[in-house]
Order: sequence, then structure tokens, then C-alpha cells
Amino acid sequence: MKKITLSSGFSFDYTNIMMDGGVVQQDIEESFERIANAVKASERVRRSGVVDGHLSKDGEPEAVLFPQLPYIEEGNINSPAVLHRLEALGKHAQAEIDAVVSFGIGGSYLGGKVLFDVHCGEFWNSMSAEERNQYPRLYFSGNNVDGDRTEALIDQLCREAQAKGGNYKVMLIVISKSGSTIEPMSNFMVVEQGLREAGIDYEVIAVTDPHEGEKETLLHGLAVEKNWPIFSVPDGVGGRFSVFTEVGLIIGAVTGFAIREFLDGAKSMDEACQTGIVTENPALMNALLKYIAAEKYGRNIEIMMPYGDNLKSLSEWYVQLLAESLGKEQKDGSRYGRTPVVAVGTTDMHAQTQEHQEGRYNKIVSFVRIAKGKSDLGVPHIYDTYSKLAAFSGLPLHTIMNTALEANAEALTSDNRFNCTVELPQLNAFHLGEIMFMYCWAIFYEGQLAGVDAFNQPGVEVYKKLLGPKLAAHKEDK
Ligand SMILES: O=P(O)(O)OC[C@H]1O[C@](O)(CO)[C@@H](O)[C@@H]1O
Repeated sequence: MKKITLSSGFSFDYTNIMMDGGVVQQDIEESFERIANAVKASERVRRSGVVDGHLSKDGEPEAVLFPQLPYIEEGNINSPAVLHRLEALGKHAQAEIDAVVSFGIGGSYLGGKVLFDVHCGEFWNSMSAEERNQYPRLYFSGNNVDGDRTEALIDQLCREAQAKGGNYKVMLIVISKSGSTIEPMSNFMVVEQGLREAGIDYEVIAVTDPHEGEKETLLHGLAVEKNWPIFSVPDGVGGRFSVFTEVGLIIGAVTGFAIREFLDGAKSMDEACQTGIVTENPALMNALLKYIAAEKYGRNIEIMMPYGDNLKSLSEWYVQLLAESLGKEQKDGSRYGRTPVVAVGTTDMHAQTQEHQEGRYNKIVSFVRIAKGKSDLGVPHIYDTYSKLAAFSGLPLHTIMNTALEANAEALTSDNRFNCTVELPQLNAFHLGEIMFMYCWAIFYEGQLAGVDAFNQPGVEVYKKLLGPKLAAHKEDK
């Protein structure tokens, strides 16, 4: 068995990548120089925030500061004062706010959504205030520009206001690093207008980078003008790494999620990911095997497949992290990239697994397994006269889910289909911090191995340049 297990119980099992017909020891040995360079680069970024070759959108050298995020220290991005301010906001939300609407897209949405799903689950907004421990309902918006959804959201807020019959207050949290992204800003304006027209009381909080290059960001300027409280998307932390900053933590704070435990988990993972011994460093091993699997064995698609409904957004978060970080030009002018695919077990065993099992040999399936579920609900023995139902009666649902994962992994392995499994002892804030930070480091290491700048995203500017004039033309038509 090939597995890295940390003292927390977190493990990364890569047996089914290094199986017969898979990545071999020699592949790893041939990468020793690259590995040593990647480790050196990781030491450098920790020490000085410098990643060789990384430039900002404006072509200026830019610091990379995600490694310091787990550490709550004076002078750090997450200082004690930052945490206290978030906690105070949480208390304020608990005492005075009925519903929060969080506007954001990409890194300004996906991480917060993971925290929400894991902590609150699907039915949070239907629970009573008491069941929510007085924390507000929470809705996301600005993750698209779909007027139908936004109108339905305003209708929902109006219904809630009416049902409460007075004293109903909404908090609008507008999150955008660049401060002018179309999706969150347009939806924010529409919802704000909707609340005004409905006479619903609201307050606004801005989460943004104060400046982009020399210039103040639009959202920052607007917040100053309107006197809205401002939280920050810090310089040196790209959106897809920002779940460990106020961007993600603010969603945790207003819902009562254990943000300190989350950062603790990240810290514990950070410590594990510092060693240059590949067989002890889960992020480095992840990066290395996936890089070799793509470059030498053509496995350049990654199916991210956690088992559990509340983990679908983890898969979506990972998609941005992988795609935006690594899908780009390499230093030598060639191209790199592994295509990420969102999947959830067991659901997608009935939708995607056919292709994983019998399609092209071009993918890795990355499973995430939660060893112990929160619920111990089991299937009752009420139809045991039907042998097909008796076959699983008496079993906890969680056992059925995890056994399905094992069967899936075994089936894939039987036909040389690469797969690996991250296991968390349970799904809590600490282990969530561990797994999310492990993937941040894995992406860093893979960027180094592949020779790409994992911290820019120049490719997204191309369509943006076309979109501006197209929207302007629509305005002229009017
Ligand atoms: O936080 P912002 O600046 O609104 O950007 C949202 C997302 O859009 C992107 O810039 C891509 O267009 C992502 O990198 C980012 O996470």
C-alpha cells in the first residue's frame, strides 16, 4: 500500500496510481531534479513571497503570500485583529441580521460556498432562527448574470420580510478582488434596488483589494464614499487561494463556522507540506504523481470526486484552482494543463462512471472519503422479504456510500484506471482546512514541476476585452 498518513488522521492513498501499469519508482527518480527545484521554490516563497517569473496583470513582479495565511500573527494577513473583527461581524449578524446575500464569482464565491455547504448544509435557509443559533439565512448571488435567479432571490427576500412583519434586515456582502467584475456588481445593484423598492432595510459590506496596481479599485472607492465597512482581499493572494482570507472567512463568520479551527487545519497541513521527502509530503506527492501521469501516461483529465452531497462545492472550488492555475503556457513555450471535472459520489457513479471505466485511458479519478459520517442513520429492516432490499438493510447509509467508493476504486484499478483517495477522519472545519490547504500547495508544486506561473490568469482577459465593446454596442442600440 502506498499511503501518506498524518498524525491528524488525514491520509493520501496513491496505491492505485503506482499500480502495475501505472507510475513507477523510476519515473519519480527521473524527476528528482525537478522535485528538488520545486522544494527550493517552496522554501523561497515561504521566506520571501517570491515566485520566480510570476508577474501581475500589469507585468509587475508580485508577491505570492498564500503560505502565511494559516498563521494568525501580528503583521500577517490574518492578524489577531482581523480575526477579532470577523468574529465581531459574526456576532452582529447573529444579533441583527435576518438574511445575508453574498455577491461574488470564481475565487470570490467558490471557497465561501464550500464553508457554507459543509457547515450549514442544504437546508440551512429553511431552518428556524433558533435551529440556526440565530445566525442569518444566507444566499449567494453574482455567480452568474441570470436575471431569473436574481428576481427569484429578491422575491424570496420580500417574502421573508413580509413573514417577519417588520424589523427585517438584510446584509449585502459584495466580494470582488478587482472590484468591478460584471457578475457580482450587476447583481448587487439589481438586488440593492429591489430592496429599496420593497422598503426592506439593508446594510452593505465590501470585500475587495484596496487597489489594483496604482489605482484604487472601484468597489473600494464606492465603499469609502458610502461609508460601508470594508474587509480586504489582500495583495499577493489570488482569488482561488483566498478562502483562507477574509473572502472565505467572512462567510464562515456570519454563519458560525469555526474559522479558527479551519485555519488550524490549514496550519497543520502547511507543516506537513514543508518536507522535501516526497513520501512524507502529501501535496508534493499529489503534484508529482499527477504531473507524471499527465506528461508520461496521457492521464491529463482529473475527475474530482468527493463522496457526500455537501462536498460538491469542494469539487467546484478545486476546478477553478486547477484550471486557472495550471492551464497555460510553460516556460519553454509548450502548453500544460489538466482538465478538471466535477463529480460527486455516489451520484455520478450513475452518470459518469461508465466513461471513467471504459472510455479513453486519459484520466485520474481523485476520491475524497470521509471515514466517519455525522449521521448514523441506517436502512431499516422493513422490506426484508425482498432479498434485494434485505441485501443492504441494517447498514448505515454512510457505510453504503463508502463501500461504493471502495468498489469504484477497485473496479477502476482492475483496468489500469488511475485513481487516488484522500481520506478525512470526519468532515469538520479542521479537516476541511487541511484538505483545502493541501490542494493549494499541490497546485504550487505542480506549477513548479510543469514550469508554469500558477498565480496569474492572462487567458481570462481575452474574452473580457471583447465583452466590453459588445456591451457598449447594446447600450447604443437602446
Ligand atoms: O474577485 P474578482 O476580481 O471579482 O474576480 C473573480 C474571479 O474572476 C477571475 O479574475 C477570472 O475572471 C478569477 O481569477 C477570480 O477569482
